[in-house]
Amino acid sequence: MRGLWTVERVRAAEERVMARVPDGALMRRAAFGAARVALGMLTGPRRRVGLLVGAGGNGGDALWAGHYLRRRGVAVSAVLLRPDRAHAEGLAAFLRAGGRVVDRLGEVDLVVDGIVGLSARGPLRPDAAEHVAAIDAPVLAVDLPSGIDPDTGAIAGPAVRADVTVTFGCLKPVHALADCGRVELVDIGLGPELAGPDLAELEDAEVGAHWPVPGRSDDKYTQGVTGIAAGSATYPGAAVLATGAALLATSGMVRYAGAAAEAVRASWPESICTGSITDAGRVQAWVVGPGLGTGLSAEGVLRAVLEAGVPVVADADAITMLANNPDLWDARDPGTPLVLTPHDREFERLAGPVGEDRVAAAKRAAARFDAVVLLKGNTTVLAGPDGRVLVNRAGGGWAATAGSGDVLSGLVGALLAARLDPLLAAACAARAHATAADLASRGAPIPASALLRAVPDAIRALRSG
Ligand SMILES: NC(=O)C1=CN([C@@H]2O[C@H](COP(=O)(O)OP(=O)(O)OC[C@H]3O[C@@H](n4cnc5c(N)ncnc54)[C@H](O)[C@@H]3O)[C@@H](O)[C@H]2O)[C@@H](O)CC1
Ligand SMILES: Nc1ncnc2c1ncn2[C@@H]1O[C@H](COP(=O)(O)OP(=O)(O)O)[C@@H](O)[C@H]1O
Ligand SMILES: [K+]
Repeated sequence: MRGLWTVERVRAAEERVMARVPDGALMRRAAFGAARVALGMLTGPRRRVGLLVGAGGNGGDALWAGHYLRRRGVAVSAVLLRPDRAHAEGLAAFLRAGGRVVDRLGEVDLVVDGIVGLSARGPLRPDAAEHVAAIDAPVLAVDLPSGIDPDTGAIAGPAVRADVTVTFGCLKPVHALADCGRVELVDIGLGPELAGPDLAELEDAEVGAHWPVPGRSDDKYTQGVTGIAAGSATYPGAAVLATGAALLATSGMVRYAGAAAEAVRASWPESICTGSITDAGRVQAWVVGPGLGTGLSAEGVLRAVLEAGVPVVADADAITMLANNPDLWDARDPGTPLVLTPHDREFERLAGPVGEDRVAAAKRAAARFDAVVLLKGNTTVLAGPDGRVLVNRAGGGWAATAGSGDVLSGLVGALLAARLDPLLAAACAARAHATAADLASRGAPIPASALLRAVPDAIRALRSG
């Protein structure tokens, strides 16, 4: 797992390290690492670097990095956004090494963004935004791209667009929640001072290791049977996609119950299809909601699933029904895991606007509903009712296509039926989904059915990762 720590936690760890190292040592280590990353980005024949330097430690890092770059023969100029408040030692070292202070960036081969770091509040101020708008070179952001909130990844106005971000000590939430380009981590000795992270990302290999595969002694029942209560006469496709995803995610068996039985049977002859949930037989987890509708009979299905005493993934129309008719919560068997998989609009119906702090929103809803909340997006946020938070970053935006959520719900359901911890099940499913989207796309738009077909390749890639 790759941990991410909030600003408050980073500051506390930094303070403890600073108390036992010489003044400025931490910053010089950070800046030395930043200079090394900058050198790696200067691949052409010309080596001119421009620094954008703000008022605090972030600008100090940039100036010290400028100092080290000068020592390697790089031409470095700096725009001081607050000349009166520029980091004094950093500026002295920069000037000593032959760095130049200029009014504008001019023609450079690399820009180092040292405008603002962990103290960032809100978008770039207008003067900084003006210099950033004029950038015409690759950008290395120091700690984080200026203008993005370090803890929430929110971008409320002008912000730096970084090709590479070099950060220090540990990753911060912004590095998973916003686009920071490639992220390079420089060790400044915070490790021993950092307890458990605030958020985490699973590594591919961990997802692969958790993925349930049949053992020699398994049969079709021992691996967990997934039930799909989705689709309708109007939306049979949702049932076909969710059932297919469950079939491809794990071995064993998938039961489909609902009005799209004929379409599901035609696409997936191996599924056990019935027209009604009452005839479905036993399952170890239910997926409910995609394409189901929100009428009275759909409510009856949702009630039956919630009462069944097995883990449930509630998606799409199931979320809308729970939002519109809170009495439905009473049907829920307390103590059985529930995974809610809203996109932003569904989240809003259920728990109010997501707002800028997606992690806080997901955590709040997870606690309120005693459920795992999987909040969809390019970065998917997953919060458990116990306060754990995982994030999953998708590579591209290829999964932003109608029906891809139906695939995701089938994947989560299959992993729940295989008895994975619910938060882990949701996170592994999100990773396989995003991986399948990238594999299927290879640079071209894809429909959800192509994403679905790439699920086995995604699982193979994760299991060999
Ligand atoms: N404390 C240390 O010893 C270390 C600090 N480090 C660096 O220091 C940074 C933190 O430094 P500081 O806490 O001094 O503060 P920053 O450098 O993050 O911010 C400086 C000032 O920028 C201004 N500012 C805030 N939001 C802004 C916005 N949206 N647009 C423009 N200006 C804005 C504020 O006046 C703020 O005080 C870290 O991000 C890291 O780069 C690293 O060198 C590691 C060691
Ligand atoms: N910009 C994006 N980048 C990557 N993944 C995305 C993006 N937008 C949506 N997704 C993913 O695609 C899926 C879409 O689900 P959803 O909105 O429910 O679609 P539908 O209801 O049409 O099936 C989710 O898994 C979500 O995380
Ligand atoms: K920065």
